Amino acid sequence: MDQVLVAYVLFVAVAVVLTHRYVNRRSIRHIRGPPSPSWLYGHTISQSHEDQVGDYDFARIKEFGTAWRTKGCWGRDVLHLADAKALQHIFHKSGYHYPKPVESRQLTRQITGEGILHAEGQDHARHRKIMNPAFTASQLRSFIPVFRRSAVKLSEKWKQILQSANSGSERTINVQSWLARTTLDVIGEAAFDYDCGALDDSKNEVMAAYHNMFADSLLFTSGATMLFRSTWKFLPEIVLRCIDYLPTRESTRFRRTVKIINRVSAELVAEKTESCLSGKADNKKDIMSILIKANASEDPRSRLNMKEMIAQMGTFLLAGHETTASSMTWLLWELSKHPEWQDKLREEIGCIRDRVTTRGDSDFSVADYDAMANVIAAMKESLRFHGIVHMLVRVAEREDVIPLSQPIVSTTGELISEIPVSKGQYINASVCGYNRLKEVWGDDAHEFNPARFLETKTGQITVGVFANLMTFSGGLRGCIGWRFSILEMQAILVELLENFKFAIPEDKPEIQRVPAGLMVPMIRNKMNLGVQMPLEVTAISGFT
Ligand code: HEM
Repeated sequence: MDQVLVAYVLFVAVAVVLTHRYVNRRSIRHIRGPPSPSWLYGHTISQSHEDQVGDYDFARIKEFGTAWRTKGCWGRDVLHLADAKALQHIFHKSGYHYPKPVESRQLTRQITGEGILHAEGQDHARHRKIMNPAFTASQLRSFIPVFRRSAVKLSEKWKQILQSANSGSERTINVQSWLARTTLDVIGEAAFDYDCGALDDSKNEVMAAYHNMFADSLLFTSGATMLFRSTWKFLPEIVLRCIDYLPTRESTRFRRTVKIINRVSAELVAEKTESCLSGKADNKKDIMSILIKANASEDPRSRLNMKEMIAQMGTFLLAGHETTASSMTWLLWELSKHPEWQDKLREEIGCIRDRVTTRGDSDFSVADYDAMANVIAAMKESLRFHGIVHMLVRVAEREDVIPLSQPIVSTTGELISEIPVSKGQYINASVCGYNRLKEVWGDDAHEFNPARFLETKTGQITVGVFANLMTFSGGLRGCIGWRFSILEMQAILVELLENFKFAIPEDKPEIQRVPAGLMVPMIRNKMNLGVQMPLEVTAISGFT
């Protein structure tokens, strides 16, 4: 297969080079960057095979400042930006003028269909308008019982496992896989009132379809695949659609997953549309029911069609479970390495629990969760430190000038505070780089220190939707589910810290931040085990 790909790639090479010259009319060659190891692949292979996600960006920021240049395939210049003002310009101030490039859109279409993640421009605005009512703060509050139910179920499952555990190694649990099952159950119930049965291990087909999907398909992309992808922008839509059927590793894995997800989603959309239109679902609060109602009240010309509705479901399942699970996994890892913070959080939760008991309630309210300042600070810090979407790729739709808040030195030694770009310029927004900028987060930006979020910060340039991080992106295309995710994490984390202590296992496995679409944890030299975060878990208050 690789030989066919390489032959194909060489065939279009001439076209690529000619177009490349045209595209790079406004050159960014005066921006400094590391020397390219290869004309054909540029830095693409070294970047996608990074040992620890983010290390390249951190080193380049140290050497070149918050904007630097690398090479893509065929000698194409790629502009990397971690600068606050530049990111604000691209994500907040430029409307739809920095769309996702064809390669990203093709991949999202293959994984989720033609839903909101794939849509661009006015089409995206149409999707977003219909989806917004499902993500208001009051709507999300109604999901708290859903979050709590799954959190308590997870807690019970772990207590059962720990009951018969006699040693530290028997108490070691791969928390990532359990959290992924928990968040899948949550999104199933919250998004479509559907029981994924993941925590009950009911061999549900949705769960099986998603299991390890990112690691199976997007881990360590090969050079041939990189070259192949770099040609997609020259292909007509009809040929792009044929790519979905190629027997490559990623296409095969995506097809298998999407086939199952689309079938389940289609059944659910049909069923819910029927009950919504007949008035049977008036009290239903799941995201899908709200979407169907919002869609029905739209002008028929701007409604989402059946295919788009189905794609939206796939999008929620994908964007809404492993993201939150991985983010929580990194947080539990940090709390295991920082027991003093873990104790502080547990103590705070205990105080609020007393308040809840005194007023005669059985469970926490949103106000209780929001009163847990240390818990929130630790969540923010972990989302800063371990942003699981570490890079966002965009392309300039027209000529533009990108401003910088921190001037950089050009190849000629000149200090520059803006970068002119031409139409077609590829841009890698460094989420991990911005999230660790000393100028924004302080001199200890490379350390895990939740205390930074207990102080009031002023004068920051607005960049992201939550805590001014880039983790959930920002602007028109910022994560629509960030509030959902934060509330869900609060509910699950509080339940877990009330019931368990977390520690690094005695054999101290070396955890790697691996690039597999999302930044996932794996054990060094044991990647065959898939995504792993083994932590020693001890039940606090005996077994029920
Ligand atoms: C910690 C958890 C999460 C993280 C870090 C995260 C991160 C992101 C990021 C970075 C984007 C922008 C992607 C891009 O522009 O290429 C995004 C978009 C999106 N996210 Fe999330 N997400 C999380 C949880 C969720 C949840 C729980 C949901 C749904 C319930 C969700 C639904 C979406 C959707 C639908 C979009 C597309 C928005 C648009 O294009 O307008 N996400 N997310």
